[in-house]
Formats: sequence, structure tokens, C-alpha cells
Amino acid sequence: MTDDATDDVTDDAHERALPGLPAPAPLGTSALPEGTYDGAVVLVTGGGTGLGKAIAAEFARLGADLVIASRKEDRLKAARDELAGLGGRVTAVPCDIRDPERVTEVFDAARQAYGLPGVLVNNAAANFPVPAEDMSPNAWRSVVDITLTGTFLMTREFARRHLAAGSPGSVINIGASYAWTGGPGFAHSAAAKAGVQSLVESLAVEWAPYGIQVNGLVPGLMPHQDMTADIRGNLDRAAPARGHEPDGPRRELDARQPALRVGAPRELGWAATFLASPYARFITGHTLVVDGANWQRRGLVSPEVVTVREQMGRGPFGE
Ligand SMILES: CCCCCCCCCCC/C=C/C(=O)SCCNC(=O)CCNC(=O)[C@H](O)C(C)(C)COP(=O)(O)OP(=O)(O)OC[C@H]1O[C@@H](n2cnc3c(N)ncnc32)[C@H](O)[C@@H]1OP(=O)(O)O
Ligand SMILES: NC(=O)C1=CN([C@@H]2O[C@H](COP(=O)(O)OP(=O)(O)OC[C@H]3O[C@@H](n4cnc5c(N)ncnc54)[C@H](OP(=O)(O)O)[C@@H]3O)[C@@H](O)[C@H]2O)C=CC1
Repeated sequence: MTDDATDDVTDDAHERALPGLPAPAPLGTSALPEGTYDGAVVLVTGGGTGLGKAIAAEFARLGADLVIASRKEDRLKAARDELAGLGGRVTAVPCDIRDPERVTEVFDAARQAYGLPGVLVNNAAANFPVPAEDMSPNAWRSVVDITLTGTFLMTREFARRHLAAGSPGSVINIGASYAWTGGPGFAHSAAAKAGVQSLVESLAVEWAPYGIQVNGLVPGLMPHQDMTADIRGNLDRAAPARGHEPDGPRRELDARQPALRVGAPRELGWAATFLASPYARFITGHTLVVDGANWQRRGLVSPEVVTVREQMGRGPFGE
């Protein structure tokens, strides 16, 4: 397993004599005791790519049996083989989380393979940048259905099964900080993530009496090789590469973060393994933000306004 983010502070930071936040611990290490998840079953939606795969990897290193679920079978299988190399057992189940019947099948497959998952990571989501005035009803529906409705359906099925069995469980919803700030250019995703955030707060209270924890986990900018072409293209436009190695660390992205570096996917994985661990049993209804304080960033004087259309290189509406 690789982890795509830089371990180094940037050239820019060195030029400015600013260290930024320290680099994370090496990939393959963990703060939790070895075997913390021995015998545990962890279900990660969207576990075949990007941050979901990085989260799954950290649970696997600590002994968990994994179930990864998403739509595209080829990517799931490739991830399954990669994750299996970390030691634990891995099952890949194709599933569109918008479909309640498919959701039921994922839990049936998990139960058959290893037993009822004790941890559910709702990581799958959909997103693409688009000015709101250009967004079709179907584009809105697609993002909201996957991100919000899919998360709800997975969580409901998880809770139903635990309530029936009388067993405890832990749900982690992967969010985004524009749930709180709004997300110009991502109105659909920001609205959906605000809904996901609200689910954390409602369901933590509703299900604490039954022993089910529900927490949120919000990544900052964590680039990875699986990022969609849409998002990668707009990132490139927002922070054009200046001749650094094309697949290496993106220093022009680092320089735009208060931490002077982007996040490494494993940093999100470590946070997830903590939140679902025996060391976080009294934490529920909480959202942990792993973003180097980027979402609180404000300037003394705001930068000049650039419309979303301009940021995306689009001409005037309707032309
Ligand atoms: C402005 C500055 C930008 C700076 C960049 C910063 C980037 C930081 C972002 C960090 C936050 C990240 C949060 C994330 O959630 S990342 C996760 C992203 N991953 C995914 O989205 C993976 C899954 N995505 C998909 O499968 C697809 O993208 C899709 C969401 C479209 C879902 O597929 P589905 O099969 O359901 O949908 P369709 O292909 O049938 O399309 C449905 C409608 O949506 C319209 N559409 C699709 N893409 C676009 C687009 N790029 N722009 C506008 N509209 C789009 C499509 O046309 C369909 O509508 P119509 O039927 O009306 O045509
Ligand atoms: N990367 C970042 O910097 C940030 C990411 N996030 C959040 O982190 C999470 C992971 O994002 P990231 O890894 O970057 O993105 P990816 O595009 O790599 O992951 C999205 C995953 O969701 C799965 N998925 C999409 N639609 C469905 C569906 N209908 N049913 C089942 N699975 C589906 C995809 O698999 P498939 O196509 O096979 O279905 C894919 O594995 C998301 O919740 C995202 O909002 C938040 C802020 C920043």
C-alpha cells in the first residue's frame, strides 16, 4: 500500500523559513496496540479507492476483517487484493448504496463471510464541481442520493441488525467541512454533507441507549491517485503545477494550507481507527476534523472575489 501525500514540508515553506505542521508518522505504524481489531468486522463503503481504501488499510493493519462495498467491481477486486496483503481477510461486495435491496445484500454477504460488522464507515460519496445555475435536476439528485440517502440507508441497516442482535456498534460518517461553511461550486455536495452531519447528531442520541456510537470524521484536502478527473482538473486549475514532478507531491497545493502541507490519507485512517476503538467508547455525536485548521482559515482582508464560473474557466451563463 502506498500513501500519496508528501512527507516533507514544501520548497515554498523552506524559502519562507516556515516549517508548517510536522510530517505524519510513517505509513504502516499505528498509535493503537497491535491487534486492537482482532476478531472485528469493519465495513467501508467506497473502500476500493482513495480515502476509503486508506481507512480500510489502517483497520486491516490492526487485525480487522474487512468488507469493502461500491459499484465498480474491477476497482473493488484490485483493492481487495492490495488490502489482503496487509494480513487480514477482505471481502469485496458490489453495491450501489442508493438501493435499499443492495444495501441489505451487503450486510448479508458480510454476515456470511465474517459476521455482522461492528464498525461501519460511510465513506462513499459523489461530487463534481458545477456552478449551481448549470446543475441539472438529475445531477443534484445523483449527488444527494449517493452522499446523503446512501449513507442513511447503510446506517439504518447497520442499526436494525444491531438492535435485533442486542449488540453494540460504531458508525463513522465521512463528511466535509463545507457542511458548515457552504461550498460554492459544490452546492449539491455541501447540502448533502450538511445532511450527513445532521445524521451524526440525530442518530448518536437516538441509538446511544442501544450501544451504537455515531461519529463524523472530516478530511481536509487529501489528494490521492483515485481522485476523479473532474476534481483533479479543477484542483490543477486552482493551483497550477509549476514544473514539479507530475505524480509527486504537489507543492503548490501545500502552500495553500495553513499547515503548509496537504493531509496524508493515512492520517484519516488513524483517526477512524481511534474513533471506533475501545479507547473512544464515550465519544459519540462528535465530528473530528483532520484538516490542519484549513476550514477555520480567514484572512485579515479577504481575497478579491472570483466567481465559480471564472474559477472553473466557464464563460457567462447561457452563452
Ligand atoms: C471551483 C474550484 C474547484 C477547486 C477544487 C477543489 C476540490 C476539493 C474537493 C474536496 C471535497 C471532495 C469531496 C468528495 O466528495 S470527493 C468524492 C468524489 N468521488 C466521486 O464523486 C466518485 C463517484 N462519482 C461518480 O460516480 C459520478 O461523478 C457521479 C456523481 C456523476 C455519479 O454517477 P451516476 O452514474 O449516478 O450519474 P450519471 O453519470 O448518470 O450523472 C448523473 C447526472 O449528473 C450529471 N453530471 C455528471 N457529472 C457532471 C459534471 N461534471 N458537471 C455537471 N453535471 C454532471 C450528469 O450529466 C447527469 O445529469 P443529466 O441526466 O441531467 O445529464
Ligand atoms: N479527498 C479529499 O480531499 C476529500 C474527501 N472527502 C470525502 O472523503 C470521502 C472519500 O473521498 P475520496 O476518497 O476522495 O473519493 P473517491 O472518489 O476515491 O471515493 C468515492 C467512493 O465512493 C464510491 N461510490 C460512489 N458512488 C457510490 C454508490 N452509489 N454506491 C456505492 N459506492 C459509491 C466510489 O466507488 P464506485 O465508483 O466503485 O462506486 C468510490 O470508491 C468522501 O466522502 C468525500 O466526500 C471530503 C473532503 C476532502
